[in-house]
Amino acid sequence: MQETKKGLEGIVALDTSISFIDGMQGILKYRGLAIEQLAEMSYDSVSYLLVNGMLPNDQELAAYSFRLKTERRINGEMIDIMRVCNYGTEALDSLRTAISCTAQMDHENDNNSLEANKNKAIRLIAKLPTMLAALYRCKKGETPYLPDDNLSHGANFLYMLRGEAPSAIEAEAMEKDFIISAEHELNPSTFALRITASTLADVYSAIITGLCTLKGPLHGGARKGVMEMLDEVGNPENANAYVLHKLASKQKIMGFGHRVYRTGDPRSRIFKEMARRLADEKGDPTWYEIAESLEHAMYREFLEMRGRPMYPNVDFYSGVIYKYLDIPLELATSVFAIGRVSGWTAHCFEQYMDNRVIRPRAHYV
Ligand SMILES: CC(=O)SCCNC(=O)CCNC(=O)[C@H](O)C(C)(C)COP(=O)(O)OP(=O)(O)OC[C@H]1O[C@@H](n2cnc3c(N)ncnc32)[C@H](O)[C@@H]1OP(=O)(O)O
Ligand SMILES: O=C([O-])CC(=O)C(=O)O
Repeated sequence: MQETKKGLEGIVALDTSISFIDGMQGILKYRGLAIEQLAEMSYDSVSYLLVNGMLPNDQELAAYSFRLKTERRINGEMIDIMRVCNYGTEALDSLRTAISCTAQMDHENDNNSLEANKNKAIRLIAKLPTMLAALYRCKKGETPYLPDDNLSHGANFLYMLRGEAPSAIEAEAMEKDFIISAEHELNPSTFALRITASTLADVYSAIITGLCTLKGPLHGGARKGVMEMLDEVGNPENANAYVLHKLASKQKIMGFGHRVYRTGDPRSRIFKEMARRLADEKGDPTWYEIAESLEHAMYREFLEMRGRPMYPNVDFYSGVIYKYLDIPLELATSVFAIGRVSGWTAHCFEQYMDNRVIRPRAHYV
């Protein structure tokens, strides 16, 4: 039998046309389009691209956005369920229950045709922000806000959390966050859900697999870890000591490192610029300055100790943006999922279209 590769490092498991990563040059493309270009589009366009394989023309985009807006609403039964969900420190624990309930209420749940599955993708993409905002409001004992059809995907989510429309720059930041978080090849959650899909389980089951895998602090949960770290560091002057202590005690620093990117994560560069603009606009440089000091300290100290630098990943400056957007800590991982759900559904469809059950071997010791 072949040699075991711990963590499946470097193993190529399947062919995909959904995204491309060059880890040496720091390149990421969704369906052939560079992440820098995608970041300037709307989330609706990018989600259409991921789910349908090509960018929409104006008419297709208008029809797709209209359907998403129509599907944003959740019914009273769902809200009753949400009132009893009562998550603790991680809203994702309730979000996965809400998705399970949506599946049971979906008359197409057991229909695995491409048409029915695309309908489910639209429902999931549209309803996830509403469900998360409603869970948050219910947890506080308050009535959920109805979605606002005049607002974009990102702006509407912030509106449903706060009850007031966000500023233009906040709406832009949320929209960019959803776009840049939408897809990343065979990351752990996507790989996990492709295994579920490969057994021909339904889309909702696959998405819940992905969601549960995203939760861990070494994957999507790192965003929440970054927000906690910013609070703990508290001041740019404390960044170096924080990094030195963590490295000396062999603890991971959240928001740094990546299995694939070796020279930096291109998404982090876009998020850093967005975080800087938010800091300027809000006249509050604190979170940005702490983050930049952590980035510099990590680069320097890791290089000194290990002979190679360490770069921030997608979660680092996204966590900074969440601080500026006042995203509650317990919602951070689920907000990541709102963006990622487009990529997840695209991977489900790709798996179903050319399926063979994913079943590797283990080396018995
Ligand atoms: C959306 C996302 O999933 S992006 C990733 C989000 N996760 C995080 O930010 C958590 C912190 N980072 C990590 O845990 C890792 O860098 C991962 C999980 C992202 C990648 O893991 P791997 O490819 O397995 O790298 P691995 O953990 O083997 O790292 C290699 C070495 O660098 C060290 N290292 C890697 N990341 C970090 C970090 N963030 N802080 C401190 N040391 C680190 C490891 O301890 C390891 O040291 P060792 O050789 O002494 O064991
Ligand atoms: O690709 C990975 O391993 C993790 C990641 O960056 C993501 O899921 O966006």
